[in-house]
Amino acid sequence: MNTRVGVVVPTYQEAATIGEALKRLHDLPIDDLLVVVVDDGSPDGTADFAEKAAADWPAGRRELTILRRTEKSGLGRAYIAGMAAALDAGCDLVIEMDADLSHPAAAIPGMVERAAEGADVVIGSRYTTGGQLDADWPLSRRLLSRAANFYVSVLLRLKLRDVTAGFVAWTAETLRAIDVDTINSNGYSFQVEMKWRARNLNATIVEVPITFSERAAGSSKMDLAVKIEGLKLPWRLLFTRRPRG
Ligand SMILES: Nc1nc2c(ncn2[C@@H]2O[C@H](COP(=O)(O)OP(=O)(O)O[C@H]3O[C@H](CO)[C@@H](O)[C@H](O)[C@@H]3O)[C@@H](O)[C@H]2O)c(=O)[nH]1
Repeated sequence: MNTRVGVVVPTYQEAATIGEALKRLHDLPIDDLLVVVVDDGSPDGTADFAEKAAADWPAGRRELTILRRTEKSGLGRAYIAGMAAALDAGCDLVIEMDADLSHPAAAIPGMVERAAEGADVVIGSRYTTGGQLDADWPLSRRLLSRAANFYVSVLLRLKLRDVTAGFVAWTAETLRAIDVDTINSNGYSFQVEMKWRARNLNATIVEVPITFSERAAGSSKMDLAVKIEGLKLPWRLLFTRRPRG
């Protein structure tokens, strides 16, 4: 079966890397590919750089779309908009990927293959056997990432190595079952809430090893609000009544 693959790339202030990120996606050996860049009005003109790159994308089965939003409303909100666009465009598999070159685009064909073999969710995992972190990733980020993974996986009983991973492939069926519009997380907690919903739906979740690179340029958008939302998340998920998922 031909798989239409959607890759959603949220951007805020990624002018320095978006061109290379799109080039790497363009060069993938995938016939039916839609890339959706979701930019929240980056003052550095990220969306214009993406627009320029779009000129290199032939019309037809390999497409690049840019969603220009006016306000920075968080990584989770950007993904929800981008995933909806990918589903509307008929994608069978939707992949989340950062714009800062920290996620290896070259791992995407392998993730597509695992989904074709039956996985509902494929996590590009830093912490499963064979996964690696760039030696340049700051110690403070390593500790934060490990602590966050431990905290949410214990509280939510998620038997995953990389619960906070942001490089993840989802089948369209799983996204529809999760009903992504009902995800409450605005920021990076989105990653955990999505995996928690998938686990509760008994989705088949697999982790494939990736090498996570330090961002090539620019800076992380992880601020205090993002961290506080992350701390509260497990408690909200455990004690808030939800109709489904
Ligand atoms: N549109 C939009 N994009 C955003 C926003 N905030 C962040 N982004 C984009 O989302 C991607 C990830 O943001 P970073 O700021 O680079 O994330 P990070 O600190 O490197 O965190 C990464 O690792 C975490 C796990 O440790 C992941 O949880 C997270 O999703 C991300 O992959 C980047 O492409 C960034 O431009 C926002 O409010 N709006």
